[in-house]
Amino acid sequence: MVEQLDVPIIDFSVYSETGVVGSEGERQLLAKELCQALGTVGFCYLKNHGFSTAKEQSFFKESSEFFQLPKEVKRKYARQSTTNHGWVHIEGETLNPDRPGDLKEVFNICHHSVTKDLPEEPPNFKTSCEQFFDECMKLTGSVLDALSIGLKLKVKFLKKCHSSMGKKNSFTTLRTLFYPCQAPAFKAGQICCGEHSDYGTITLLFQDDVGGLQALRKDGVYVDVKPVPGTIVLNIGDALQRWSADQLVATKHRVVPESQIQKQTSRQSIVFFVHPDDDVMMECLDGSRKYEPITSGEYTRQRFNATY
Ligand SMILES: O=C(O)CCC(=O)C(=O)O
Ligand SMILES: [Fe+2]
Repeated sequence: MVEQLDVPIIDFSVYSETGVVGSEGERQLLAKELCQALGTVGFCYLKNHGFSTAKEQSFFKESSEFFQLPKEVKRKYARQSTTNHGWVHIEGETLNPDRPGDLKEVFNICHHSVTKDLPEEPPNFKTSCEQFFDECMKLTGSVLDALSIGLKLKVKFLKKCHSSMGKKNSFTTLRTLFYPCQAPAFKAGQICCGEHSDYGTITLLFQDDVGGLQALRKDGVYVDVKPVPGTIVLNIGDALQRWSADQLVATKHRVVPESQIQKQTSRQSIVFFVHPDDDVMMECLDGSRKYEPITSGEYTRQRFNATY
């Protein structure tokens, strides 16, 4: 029988903003459910995640205003290849090298402690960005705790390996994306975001109500990961697939334009790519030697060098 990609919705209310609210039994159950989803589909939706709606709305709005600025202004904040931080113009990134450049515009925020590199315009972009980053770190901490339980590690093991999120020695990156409303002039084979899997451990993905995100099902068919109001999409990256010795899977995904074309509108999404601290040695968590140990920093550098 063909395995269907049915992206499960997981109730995350066991973890609250102030810490753990659920009982030990409830945490175990959630951890199991999470690892079951992320070990098969590789994607799930989180509901009752405690993420601030106000901060989410604010960052979507500020991002939209930033992307509307003239190119000459945005160019001042262009991506620096040494850090990955900054603005990337349309077709500036090609996630699937077999296709033309992606029809998207991006702003990467690599370590928000370096606030001098954040745009001064629009006026509230910087603050909104920092607050959103902090909110993402909080939720990430809870997700990592739940995954530690599910993978039968010490409860704080994964969180400790990510203690430098938001600082210089971590590749963890917040990215805001804008997919302009496309004229019919797509190049042959061109899409909004080419097929790829993420590089890090986990990814949090916030999308507006337009749609276009698709994930690869086991039978080779790309299926929609539709916007579900009030939820955040969570998926696994290559580093955690390798580190978990394939217990969790990094599913390929992409963004296609059909929904945007039909609705004649642009699309926005925000992604938080989580990476362990650079010096963390990723030895297979199940004690096997399925993959050679490698530091997170070295692994990520290799992946970036292959992309750019
Ligand atoms: O915009 C989206 O929904 C997905 C973007 C994405 O997969 C990425 O930037 O890695
Ligand atoms: Fe992605």
